[in-house]
Amino acid sequence: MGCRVRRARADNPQATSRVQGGGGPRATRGCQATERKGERVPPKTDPSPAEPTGPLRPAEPREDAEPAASPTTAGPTARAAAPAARATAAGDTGRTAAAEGAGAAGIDGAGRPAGEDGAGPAPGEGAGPAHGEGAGPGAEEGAGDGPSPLRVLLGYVRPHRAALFSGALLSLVTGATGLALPLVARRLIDNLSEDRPIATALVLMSLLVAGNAVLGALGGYVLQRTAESVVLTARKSLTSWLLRLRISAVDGTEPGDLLSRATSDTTLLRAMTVQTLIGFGTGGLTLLATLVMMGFVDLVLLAVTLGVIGLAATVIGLIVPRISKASKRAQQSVGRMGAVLERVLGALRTVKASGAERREERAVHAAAEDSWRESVRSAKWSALAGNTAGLSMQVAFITVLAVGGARVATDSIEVGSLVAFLLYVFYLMAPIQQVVSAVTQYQVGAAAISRIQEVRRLPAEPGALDAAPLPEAGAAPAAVAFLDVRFRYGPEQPYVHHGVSFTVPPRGMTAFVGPSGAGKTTVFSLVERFYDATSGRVLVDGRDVRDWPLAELRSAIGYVEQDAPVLSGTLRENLVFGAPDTGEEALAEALRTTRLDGLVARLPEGLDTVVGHRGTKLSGGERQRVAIARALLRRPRLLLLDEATSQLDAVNEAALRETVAEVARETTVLVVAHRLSTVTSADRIVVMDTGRVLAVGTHAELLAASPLYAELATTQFLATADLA
Ligand SMILES: Nc1ncnc2c1ncn2[C@@H]1O[C@H](COP(=O)(O)OP(=O)(O)OP(=O)(O)O)[C@@H](O)[C@H]1O
Repeated sequence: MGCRVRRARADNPQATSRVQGGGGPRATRGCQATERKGERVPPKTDPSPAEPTGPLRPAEPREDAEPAASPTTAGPTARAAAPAARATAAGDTGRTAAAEGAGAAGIDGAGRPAGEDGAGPAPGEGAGPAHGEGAGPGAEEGAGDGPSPLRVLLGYVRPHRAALFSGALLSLVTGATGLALPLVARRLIDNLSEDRPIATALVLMSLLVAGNAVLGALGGYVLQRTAESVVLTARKSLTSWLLRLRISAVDGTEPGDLLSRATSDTTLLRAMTVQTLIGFGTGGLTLLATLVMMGFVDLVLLAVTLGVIGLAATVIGLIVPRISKASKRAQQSVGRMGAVLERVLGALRTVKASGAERREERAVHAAAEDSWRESVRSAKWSALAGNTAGLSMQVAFITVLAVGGARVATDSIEVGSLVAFLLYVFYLMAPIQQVVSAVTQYQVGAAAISRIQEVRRLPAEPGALDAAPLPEAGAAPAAVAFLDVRFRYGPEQPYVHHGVSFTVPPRGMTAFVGPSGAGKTTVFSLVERFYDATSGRVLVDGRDVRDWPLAELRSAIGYVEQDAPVLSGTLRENLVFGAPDTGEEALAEALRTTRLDGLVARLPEGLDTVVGHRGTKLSGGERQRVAIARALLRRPRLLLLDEATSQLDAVNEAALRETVAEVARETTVLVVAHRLSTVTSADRIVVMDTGRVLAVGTHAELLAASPLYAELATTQFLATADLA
């Protein structure tokens, strides 16, 4: 295939770096020579506002908390919490808080996850980021002062409040059955010492024990199920938001990091729901009820117990911030590890071809070791907090035994009362552990929520996710116009369009030519409204693209990107991706016109052949033809082809050129082209350079009127065409 000569320009560092090989695949693909042209006008750094990109902030922490209460003494809350905490401590260590970046919220001002069903942000619910045009400012506001993690959690919990309430109630009833047990035990002992029958007390005790077990198991199941539902709500809500993100927002993120937030971070909500919300509620209530019951038995012993608990609470209060700090660092390290891994796996061939495996391995291992170090530190403080609570109960038990023994000796209380009180001390262990666990787990969950919110603060596109119906067969072709469009990719970026203007009437083929970095692909991005023009207007059918319902605008367009991305899945899934209702006949026709029918016939599974991640099992040219067929199947009113045939051999390219020429008779076709053959047959050619339109005309007109076009035609295009 042909090699294009591309210019490196001193006035456009981005373009220069791309040409020199530092700027991505396009810069180097098929290119062997660069040409410096110093007289171009430097882009102005105009301070007018641009679309905010919602920068991500450093990754937030994760924390692991030990399961709190012993299953024998705890209610369903603690039992439900145990697996949740285990998941946190074990499985969740795999959460890749990839990139260190992040930044965003979600959840509306009241902490609601947008969309009651959790399936996504409901329009009008005001899910944090402003929609559409105003998404940027909305995203910037409150970037650091969104609703508290607790409010956000309550928002996710709201749709499941009935189930959660039932679980909590079961948990409380279980606790109550446990609390009644010492009283029955006291009666049993008293009856024994006074030679009264004990059968009733024994039956009652058995019923209480059995009831405790059954209700405990049921409550545990209900709570665990509810916690999973909370995770589901958060996941649906977050993934819906991810799919709505503006391209400009995604430009500034690490996909691996976003992935980890939607999977691992949301998982942490499970433990948070059970341990923090329910644990604190039921644990706190059970603790209070136990203390009240203890007060009924003996106030002096209660005072002794409270003294010991107060001491332990002070020590734990000093430990908790250390857990939080260590966990934050551990999470950041896991994030670094994820970022490096994603980089490696995303370009494994390049890593191998560059012999960089060892270097990358060292980077991944260093991050993993950092994470290990901090996790161990966090585990140390967590263990200390848990043990402090446990130790305090043992101290309380011994102290109560000593003080209580003395009181029995002085006939201040009965033996039965002492035994009952000691049983209460024993029962106190579970709620205290629950409360301690709730506090530590809150730190973990709060970090996860803050990472989820960071994503939800990124600007999203307006409207619903549903696609609009595709144009009917024979629908009128679209007209396109740019009116003095200025555009830059971000406030810190240089302008890439400096007042671009051109008009494309319905039907026919319009080719965009110009040196690398001239802004040709950007034209297509603005038509698709992946970005909004900073100033000026982009019109489709005479209507500003910002006034179009986005889904309707895009349904009118077929777009073949420069890289012709193919998604993992089967060939058929890829072909009908943009038009899922495509019939077999239309599919066969598209295969024929894009000359894919031969490939399908060769493949053992035909259209149902799996093409691999990013279509790695297809050749570059096959991928391009799949992308073209996919666009054609949408019956677009406007077809955008961005160097769509650059990887095709001469025979396929000629065939596709004929197909496109045929399509252009009924549809408006815009094509970014580098082959002279494509350009000469175009109805009009727009010559661009450094973000400006230099000339518009036919090949013959431009050869005479545009020095740049003449230069391109006699060097790059001719060279390309000759080689092709
Ligand atoms: N997402 C982005 N963020 C920031 N800058 C970008 C982004 N995409 C493109 N650019 C920059 O915008 C300028 C125009 O890019 P564009 O892709 O439109 O050029 P092009 O004319 O299509 O080039 P080529 O022929 O090499 O594909 C380039 O300098 C490029 O580096």
